[in-house]
Amino acid sequence: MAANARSDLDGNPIKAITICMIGAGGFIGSHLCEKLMAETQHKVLAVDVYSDKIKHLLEPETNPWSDRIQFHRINIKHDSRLEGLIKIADLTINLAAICTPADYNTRPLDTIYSNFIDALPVVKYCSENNKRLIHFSTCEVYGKTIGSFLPKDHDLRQDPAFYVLKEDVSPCIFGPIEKQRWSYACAKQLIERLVYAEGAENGLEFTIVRPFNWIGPRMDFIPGIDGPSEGVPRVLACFSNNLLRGEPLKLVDGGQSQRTFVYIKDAIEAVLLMIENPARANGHIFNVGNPNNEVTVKQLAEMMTEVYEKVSGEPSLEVPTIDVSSKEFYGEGYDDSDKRIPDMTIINRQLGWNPKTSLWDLLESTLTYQHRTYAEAIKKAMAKPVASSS
Ligand SMILES: NC(=O)c1ccc[n+]([C@@H]2O[C@H](COP(=O)([O-])OP(=O)(O)OC[C@H]3O[C@@H](n4cnc5c(N)ncnc54)[C@H](O)[C@@H]3O)[C@@H](O)[C@H]2O)c1
Ligand SMILES: O=c1ccn([C@@H]2O[C@H](COP(=O)(O)OP(=O)(O)O[C@H]3OC[C@](O)(CO)[C@H]3O)[C@@H](O)[C@H]2O)c(=O)[nH]1
Repeated sequence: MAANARSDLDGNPIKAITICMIGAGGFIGSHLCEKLMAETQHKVLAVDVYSDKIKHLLEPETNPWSDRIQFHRINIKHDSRLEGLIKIADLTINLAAICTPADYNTRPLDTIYSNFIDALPVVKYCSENNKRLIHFSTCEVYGKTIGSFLPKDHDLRQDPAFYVLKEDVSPCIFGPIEKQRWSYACAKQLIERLVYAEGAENGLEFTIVRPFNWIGPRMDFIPGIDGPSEGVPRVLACFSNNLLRGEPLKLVDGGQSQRTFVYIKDAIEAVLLMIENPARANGHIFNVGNPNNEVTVKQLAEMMTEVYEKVSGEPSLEVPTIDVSSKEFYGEGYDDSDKRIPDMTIINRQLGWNPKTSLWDLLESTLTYQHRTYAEAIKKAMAKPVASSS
């Protein structure tokens, strides 16, 4: 395929650019790098402290794109090479962050530094050097819904105005300071405001992305296999880990919170549209999610159990879930978003993007990957005798 003959949404030919991607070695970064290498002619300067999730893209012998991707092992907290990379790129995409909820209340300082302080130089270098920035924020900036403050049986709870989250209308409702869960959302909100202000006062060309629970292969880690045994990843990896080990899935506070999940491959299509249509994406904040894939966390656990039984051929447990309190699971200071449905008007109008994959289908392909990647390693780890203390 002549990749350089591709056109943007207005029919103009797309020129190949150089992208400085910070956090390229993470879950979203790895999928975005894959897409850019396989389907475009753009170059990527991939910045991260880890490269495991993109090592398959960095092997020069096997990949036709080896001259289009370079890995830079850089911690953006303290590395003077960052400004140089931003200067030689046309566009910077900042994905770097601590973004696992188990850290927000237990490591609030690291969380605030990572999501606000460490992002400051990136915004500054882009603004000073007139470089375009796509900054990754989060759906968590909305916090809780207005409806969550109404009595449980109140009619207005059914009114979308009380729960659908709109970029240019909805307020950001966080819990009290002692609920340190909100340290992440608050840091993300402040960096959004800073990026927006750089746009308003200094003409920074920016796009802000608010992902709504993107999930798929390579998300986070499986504790004790490719991450710390005591680590707590996001829900997809927590439940995958439970299924792989044949243990019940833990429902925090009964699993009553609601989420909408979008397949990573659908969401990456939206990011590519932003990259290649700057005139339509600049100055905008975009919700990127799938409003049709809403479930409670309990329903997610039930669906994952059913899908895993199908893809692994292993029967599910008689009691597949157990309830745990949030204090026991996450510790003091945890709190939760009750419900997250993205309004899609702006992304639809600007980029014509719509998610395609149903929750069942995305879980089927993701759990097939989890089983193929981890089942053997888990079996070996579980067969090892536990070291005795005597
Ligand atoms: N996955 C989602 O559904 C989701 C939802 C909301 C927001 N986001 C946002 O999207 C972004 C990417 O999320 P993800 O799911 O890919 O997370 P991830 O943890 O897989 O990726 C983040 C990457 O940033 C790197 N990083 C962190 N600090 C760094 C530093 N100081 N220097 C260099 N690299 C550093 C990490 O090593 C990691 O590879 C984050 O900003 C996150 O807040 C993601
Ligand atoms: O074993 C588990 C793990 C989690 N839960 C509950 O599931 C809900 C979702 O949890 P999770 O995916 O870990 O995270 P959140 O959706 O709360 O937050 C993320 O949203 C976007 C992002 O910004 C980045 O990904 C991040 O902050 C939640 O209710 C947990 O309590 C469970 O029951 N059992």
